[in-house]
Amino acid sequence: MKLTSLSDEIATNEAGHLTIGGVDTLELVSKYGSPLIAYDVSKIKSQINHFKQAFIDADVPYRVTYASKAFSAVAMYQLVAGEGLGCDVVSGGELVAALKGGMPAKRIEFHGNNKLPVELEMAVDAQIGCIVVDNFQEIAFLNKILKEKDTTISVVVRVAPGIEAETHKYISTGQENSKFGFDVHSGQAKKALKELIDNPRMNVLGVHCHIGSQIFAARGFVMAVDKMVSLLKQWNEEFGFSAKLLNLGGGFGARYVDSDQPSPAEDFVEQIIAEVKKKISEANLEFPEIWIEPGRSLAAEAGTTLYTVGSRKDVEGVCHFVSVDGGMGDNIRPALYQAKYAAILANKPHALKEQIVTVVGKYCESGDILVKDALLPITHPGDTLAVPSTGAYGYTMASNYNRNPRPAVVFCENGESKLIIRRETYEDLLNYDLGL
Ligand SMILES: Cc1ncc(COP(=O)(O)O)c(C=O)c1O
Ligand SMILES: N[C@@H](CCCC[NH3+])C(=O)O
Repeated sequence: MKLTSLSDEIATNEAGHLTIGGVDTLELVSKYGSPLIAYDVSKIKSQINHFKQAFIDADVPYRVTYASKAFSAVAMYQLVAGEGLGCDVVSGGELVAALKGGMPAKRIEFHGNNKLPVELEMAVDAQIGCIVVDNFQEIAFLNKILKEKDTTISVVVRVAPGIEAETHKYISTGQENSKFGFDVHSGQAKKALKELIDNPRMNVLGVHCHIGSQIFAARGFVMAVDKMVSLLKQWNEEFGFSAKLLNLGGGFGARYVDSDQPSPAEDFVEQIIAEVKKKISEANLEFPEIWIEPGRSLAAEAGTTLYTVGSRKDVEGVCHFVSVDGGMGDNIRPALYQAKYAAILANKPHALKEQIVTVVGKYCESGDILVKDALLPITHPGDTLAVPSTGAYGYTMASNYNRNPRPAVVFCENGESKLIIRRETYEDLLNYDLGL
């Protein structure tokens, strides 16, 4: 089934303005300033429910863990914790934010290929749900910390299953030459498992893999299930190891432009469950809890960045540049991954679209392009330009390049808006700069 066009799905009000969560986007900009990242909270909740419901319908044990690198904000942790999800963190900073957002420590898992000793210590002190162990150095660091503190922790073994996800090479992580996880083929993963199960301070809950990000079809996950279950079978035969959980990571795709056609959340989950059921029963293993870690698929489509149009440059017969007051500092994805976005003129979304323009930011880089071929009505300075689907890996990858402050972020729902991250000020930017 082909998804409808994004521009057919936009919501507008009586004034003919684009709305987000029932709030007029022009009012948002006038109240909170520009650029502004506005989330439609109902979209986040609806995606969460689609993932959860598919597990509930299949009546299998599961956990949905939000990959918080997609959008790490105290309010977001509060929201997902309230919806019953866990979260994964990849740094001390994300851990602190998750705890501040009231995420129960036992629902937190810690990922990363180079967890610092101080971060491992924070995780142990908080007694989080599990540490997803990535390499031998980490096992050594963790062992030392556990000994010093005379305590224990639950762990999960991250393996690189040797699967190349069909996505951009920078966001593909399951292949053998990935920097993440223990390689299966060379026997590293088996050696790691042995070390962990022999360590009385580490309680091995199961295995984890993550094949990549922005994946549209379940095929790669089904292949990952096959590899992981065959690994579990070997480990069961060799070590009597029985996994309590099988974590298949995140990577479920989101829609940025019309040509993106990701499978719906429930399709991914249904196909994963069917394959786990089949393979686990063939291998005659105990049925594990199935964990998934969606990040982008929960946050991306819920977020829209609102910019104000400034200058323009027309090179007749070549191109038309429309500049906005943000750019690669709030959305690095086009420059980093050639990611594609759409643009909507929020003050008159239904006006005749008569020009193809290049929407560029205000940063001193020629690559600071937000939308390459945006079909828009004629724009004027002061117009509000909306770039949809910026809710994942936008704010979290933002920078202060050119000493531009990072934007504010609001949550919108049922016609109400709430500021959840305030705009940085020039004073904020000078906070750490001590001078001579
Ligand atoms: C281990 C792990 N889990 C989950 C995710 C979330 O991925 P996505 O945002 O594509 O769902 C990532 C990021 O790619 C990851 O590295
Ligand atoms: N930051 C990436 C995804 C990385 C996923 C994390 N392993 C993106 O914007 O698409």
